[in-house]
Amino acid sequence: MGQVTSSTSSAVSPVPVPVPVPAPAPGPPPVMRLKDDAHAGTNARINTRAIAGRLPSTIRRAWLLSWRADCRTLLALVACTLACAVLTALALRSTSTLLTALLASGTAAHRLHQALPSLLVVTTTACGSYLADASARLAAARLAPRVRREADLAVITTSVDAELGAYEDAGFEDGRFAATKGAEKMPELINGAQTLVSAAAQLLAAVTVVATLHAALLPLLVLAVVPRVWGAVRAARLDHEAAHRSLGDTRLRSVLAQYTTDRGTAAELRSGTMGRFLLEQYRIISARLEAEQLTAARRAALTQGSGDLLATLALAAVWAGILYLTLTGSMVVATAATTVLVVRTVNASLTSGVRASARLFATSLYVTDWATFLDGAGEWTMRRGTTPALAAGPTVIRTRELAYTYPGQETAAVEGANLEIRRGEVIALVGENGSGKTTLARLLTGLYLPTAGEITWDDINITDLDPETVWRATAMVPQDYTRWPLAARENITLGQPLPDGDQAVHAAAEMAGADVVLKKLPDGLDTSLARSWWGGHDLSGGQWQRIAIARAFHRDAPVLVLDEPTAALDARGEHQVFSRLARLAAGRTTLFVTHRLANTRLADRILVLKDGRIIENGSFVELLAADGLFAELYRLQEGGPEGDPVHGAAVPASA
Ligand SMILES: Nc1ncnc2c1ncn2[C@@H]1O[C@H](COP(=O)(O)OP(=O)(O)OP(=O)(O)O)[C@@H](O)[C@H]1O
Repeated sequence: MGQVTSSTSSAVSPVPVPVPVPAPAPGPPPVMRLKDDAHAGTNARINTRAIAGRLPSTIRRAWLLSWRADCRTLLALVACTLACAVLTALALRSTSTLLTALLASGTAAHRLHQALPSLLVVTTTACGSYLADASARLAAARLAPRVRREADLAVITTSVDAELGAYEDAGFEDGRFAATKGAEKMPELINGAQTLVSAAAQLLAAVTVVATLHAALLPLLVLAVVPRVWGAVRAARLDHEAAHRSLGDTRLRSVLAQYTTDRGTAAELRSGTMGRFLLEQYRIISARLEAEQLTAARRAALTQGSGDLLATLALAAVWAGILYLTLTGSMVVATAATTVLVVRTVNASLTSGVRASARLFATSLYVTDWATFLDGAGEWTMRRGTTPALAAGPTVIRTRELAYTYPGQETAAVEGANLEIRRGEVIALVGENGSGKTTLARLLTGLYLPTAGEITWDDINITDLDPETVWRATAMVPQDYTRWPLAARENITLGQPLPDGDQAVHAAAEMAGADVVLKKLPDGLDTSLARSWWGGHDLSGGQWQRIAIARAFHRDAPVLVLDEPTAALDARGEHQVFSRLARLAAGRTTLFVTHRLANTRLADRILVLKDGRIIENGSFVELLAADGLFAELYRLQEGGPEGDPVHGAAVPASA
């Protein structure tokens, strides 16, 4: 508004009057929230029984993963854990014998003599169990990062193997985010499982000892376990549910933090004075997350507290039972002392076991997310044919009633496309923003699979072709090309050098007008273009685009797709690319998307899209003569009659 007022006043006075920038409107800032989080919704509704039902399969999966990661260490871990448990049980039993011998009647020397063998066993088994425990922990420490690596790789591989369309599905992205968190928790699963197995074995041993001392105490001990397990498991579930409910916000917050601090957004953030708005959003989302966490923590503490209280009451009943049995003469003092010791051991291993199982349960919930993603992503896994596409590229690409609707959308991005593109043809795709050009280009090269209709490459349905061979036959400059944090050479070869080596790289760079860019690099092709890292070198937008075009030219593929390849290039660069493209197109199938309609002169055919439909199809001359949308857009751009309100002849004199 300030600028408008300023320019109005400059029409009266040649000196522009500075106008103060208005302060932001008062009132609460708009609050960002994801419309729906399908992943959180479905998972948060899973109840304890369902999760418990899934637990064995999750554990089995983790076992298989560990086996794949390092089977020898896994076996060592299991052996050491079991050895530790058995040795502890032996130590406990010997302690019981030791105490009975010490508290028996007779002379001190006699009692000591009687206790000596047990003392030896207790010492040896205790030392052995410590040794086994240390070895088990060492094995777990060795195994955990390897399992994490395998779990991460499983998520990455599943993502890479998924259809590109999966990335347009919000559920897939949420699932992947949760799975990545699950993979992070894998080491905890290994450590938790080790602690649990060890505690469970110790518990079993102690319980067996109690049972031999006095069977009546056993049910009371079991009663002490149940509420504690219930409380811990329920608390873990409440915590996980809260984490799931907040999954959308957690993602939103991390994306926001990234956008607020990223180098790529830093300039716009400052010039657009967006910092305060984004920070405020960060605070609002954080407050929502913290409130959710606090509520969950309160509920979890209450549940766990109730469980612990009930467990303590049951334990008090055990002590009362021992007292009662001793006072009524049903238990001798020596046995009572041993029972006290064993019950304390039971309680200690119980506490550690319950804690471990609650942790394991909580971890397994996250690991379940990991497993759920791997299972669910299966529907997105590429299941295409194995017929190889011709290395020389298709002679003809045909489409029949081709349509594509993005996941979750109601209207099709491309609809009813019937086309025939022959090798050697140069096709220009034009149309207004959002008309479906990029989507069509991605469909024709098999990046997206049609949601209706079909595409054939030489009469073979594209879904029956081996996708790898289709993409090897395709060179593409996407609209949003990637600035790979690699050396200049790899940014052009994409890690796939040609037999000619650097000669081919320089030739492609020359064709794309990127040779001038390479000449300025301090270490030539070896220069790192990872600007955000030490020693990296950055390029301008147009220079990067030249590198991206050089990539496609270097690939030397029979199908060439350029999506707005010269949007960032200067006039000379643009002219250079299009004039060389004409030469390069011979014997290939070339598709290019452009908004600069003058460039379409070089195309054999121009396809004009509107709302996903091809509404015009013809040569430059034919489309101008047809006087349809193309002709209208062309005139607007070239400033011809009725096109240009500033210079156009068709603008009425009164305007
Ligand atoms: N990931 C997506 N999810 C949902 N809809 C999408 C997605 N990508 C594109 N669309 C929609 O599909 C339609 C076609 O998009 P497309 O990118 O193919 O258009 P375009 O002609 O290439 O546009 P532009 O000239 O702006 O690059 C648009 O309405 C767009 O909003």
